[in-house]
Amino acid sequence: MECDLLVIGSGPGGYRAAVLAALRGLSTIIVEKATWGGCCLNRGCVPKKDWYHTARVLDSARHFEKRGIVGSLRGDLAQAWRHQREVVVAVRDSYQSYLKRLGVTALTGHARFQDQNTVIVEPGGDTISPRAVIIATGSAPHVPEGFAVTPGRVLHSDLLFDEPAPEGARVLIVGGGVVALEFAYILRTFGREVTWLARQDPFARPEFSTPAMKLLRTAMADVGLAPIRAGARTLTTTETGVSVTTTGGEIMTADWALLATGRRPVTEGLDLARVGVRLDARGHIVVDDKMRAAGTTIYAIGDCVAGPMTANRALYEAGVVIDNILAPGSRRRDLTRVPEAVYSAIELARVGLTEEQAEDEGHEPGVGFAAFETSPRALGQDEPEGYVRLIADLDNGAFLGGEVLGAEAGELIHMLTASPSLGALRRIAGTGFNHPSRSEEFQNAVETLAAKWRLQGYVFGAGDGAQDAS
Ligand SMILES: Cc1cc2nc3c(=O)[nH]c(=O)nc-3n(C[C@H](O)[C@H](O)[C@H](O)COP(=O)(O)OP(=O)(O)OC[C@H]3O[C@@H](n4cnc5c(N)ncnc54)[C@H](O)[C@@H]3O)c2cc1C
Ligand SMILES: NC(=O)c1ccc[n+]([C@@H]2O[C@H](COP(=O)([O-])OP(=O)(O)OC[C@H]3O[C@@H](n4cnc5c(N)ncnc54)[C@H](O)[C@@H]3O)[C@@H](O)[C@H]2O)c1
Repeated sequence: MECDLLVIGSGPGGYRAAVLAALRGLSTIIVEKATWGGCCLNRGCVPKKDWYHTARVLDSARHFEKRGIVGSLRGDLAQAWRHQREVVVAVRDSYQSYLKRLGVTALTGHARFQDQNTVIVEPGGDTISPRAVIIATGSAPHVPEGFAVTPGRVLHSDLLFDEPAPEGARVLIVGGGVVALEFAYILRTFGREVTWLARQDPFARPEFSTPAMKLLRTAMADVGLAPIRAGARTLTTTETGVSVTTTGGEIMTADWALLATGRRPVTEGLDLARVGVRLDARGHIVVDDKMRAAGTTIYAIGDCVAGPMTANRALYEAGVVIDNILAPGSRRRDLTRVPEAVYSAIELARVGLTEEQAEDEGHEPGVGFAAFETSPRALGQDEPEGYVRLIADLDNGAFLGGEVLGAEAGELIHMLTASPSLGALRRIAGTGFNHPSRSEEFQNAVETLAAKWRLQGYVFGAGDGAQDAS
C-alpha cells in the first residue's frame, strides 16, 4: 500500500494528524493496535471529564439548602462508570465515521518499521510505503518497581476505566501528580474515604502560580482532602484489601488502591533503531523543534515525546507536523501556545509563560487580576472562588501568559489561546461580552492590568504604543 502519510497510533495526536492531513489533501493511513481513540478517549480526558461533571453536580449539593433545593444527592460510582462508557462509545463512533468520511484508511494492528520507507502492520502483514510517517504511540501507566497491579485491589488509572471501580469505601491513592489530584476529588465526592499518599507536595506545581496552589489546597481541604506527605514503600494485597508501608514506616490499610504514579512513553516493538529514531534516557523519542525524529520524513508527537503528557499538547503538535510535512521546516513547536487544565476541587487552567519564565526570557512582566467573587454570574452559581490572572509585557503591552481558576476554567482559557499575540489584550478590551458571564472577568482583568501598569495606550488604542499592540 502506498500513501502520502502513515500515522501510527489513534490517540488525540494521531487522530488529529490524520484528520488534518486528509483535510489538506494527503492520502492517509492510520494504524491502531488496541482501542481506537487511545488513552484520552478511552482511559483519560474524555471519561475522566464525564466523571468530573458528575462529581461537580454532587458537590453542588453543598449549596442546596440556601438555594431552596430540598433533598440530598448520593453518588453511584458503578452507574457513573456505565455513563462514561456510553459517552466514550458514542465519541469513538463519531471519530471513526469522520475518518471514513474523510477517506482515511484505518488499519488495526501493530505497526513496526522495516526500513525508512516501509512499515509492516502485524499480524496481517500489510506492507505500507508511506512518503512520511508520524509516530503517535502515546504512553502507558508506570508501575514502580516492587509494586504489582491486581484487578479489583491495586489499580492504575487504565484499569479504573476498563472495569467498574471496586465497591470498597476505603481507597488509598498513591501519587502527587495530576491523576492523584483529580481522582482524589472525584472519588471523595462519590463518597469514598480517601487516604492520599504523595511523595512530593501536589500543591507545588511550578506551572501554576502560588495563589492558584493556595486556592487549590483550600478547595481540597473543604471537601476533606489533605495528602499525607510520604511515599509508598511497599503495597501488598491482603484477603480483605490492601496494606501499604509508607516511607516513614507507617502501615495503612484500605479496601483498594489507585496507583497514580506516572506514565511512560510507549515505543516497544516499533524497531525504531532500524530507521535511526533515538530515545532519551527516559524512553521518549528525541525530536527536533519541527518534531522530526529521523531524516525529513519520520516525525513523532504526543506522549511518546518528552513534554507535558496532555492531549492538548498532542493535538497541537499534530498541527505543527502536518504543516511541516506540507512545507518542510516551516513551523517550530512553541509549547507556550498549548493550554493546560486540571480538574479537581477547583478547576485550573493556564497558557503561555509564567512570570518567572517571562523574566528568564528577558521580558518585564506585570500582572492584572480579576476575581470571580464579585462576578454576578459566579455569585449566582454559588461558585465565586477563583480568578482570571493575566501577565503582560510592560515594555510593549503584549500578552505573555494567563491563568484562570474556578468553574469552567478549562473552557474560559480559550479567551487567551485564540489570539496569544501582541494585540490580545486590546482585543479582549474591545470585545463585546454577554452579561452576566464569567468571561467578562477577562475584560476586568485587562482593565485592572492597564490601570495598574499604565498600559492604557496599548490596551485601549490611544496614546503611546497604540500602533505596536494592534
Ligand atoms: C486519567 C487521565 C486523565 C487525563 N486527562 C487529561 C485531560 O483532562 N486533558 C489533557 O489534555 N490530557 C489528559 N490526559 C492525558 C492524555 O490522555 C494523553 O496526554 C493523550 O492521550 C496522549 O495522546 P497521544 O496521541 O500521544 O497518545 P495515546 O492517547 O496514548 O494514544 C496512542 C495510541 O497508539 C497506539 N499504539 C502504540 N503503539 C502502536 C503500534 N506500534 N502500532 C499501532 N498502534 C500503536 C496505542 O494503542 C494508543 O491507542 C489524561 C490522562 C490520564 C491517564
Ligand atoms: N488534566 C490533565 O491534563 C491530565 C490529567 C491526568 C493526567 N495527565 C497526565 O498524565 C500523566 C500521568 O499523570 P500522573 O499523575 O500519574 O503522573 P505524574 O508523573 O504527574 O505524577 C506521578 C506521581 O507519583 C509519585 N510517586 C511515584 N512513586 C511513588 C511512590 N512509591 N509513593 C508515592 N508517590 C509516588 C511521584 O512522586 C509523582 O508525584 C502526567 O504527565 C499528566 O500530566 C494530565
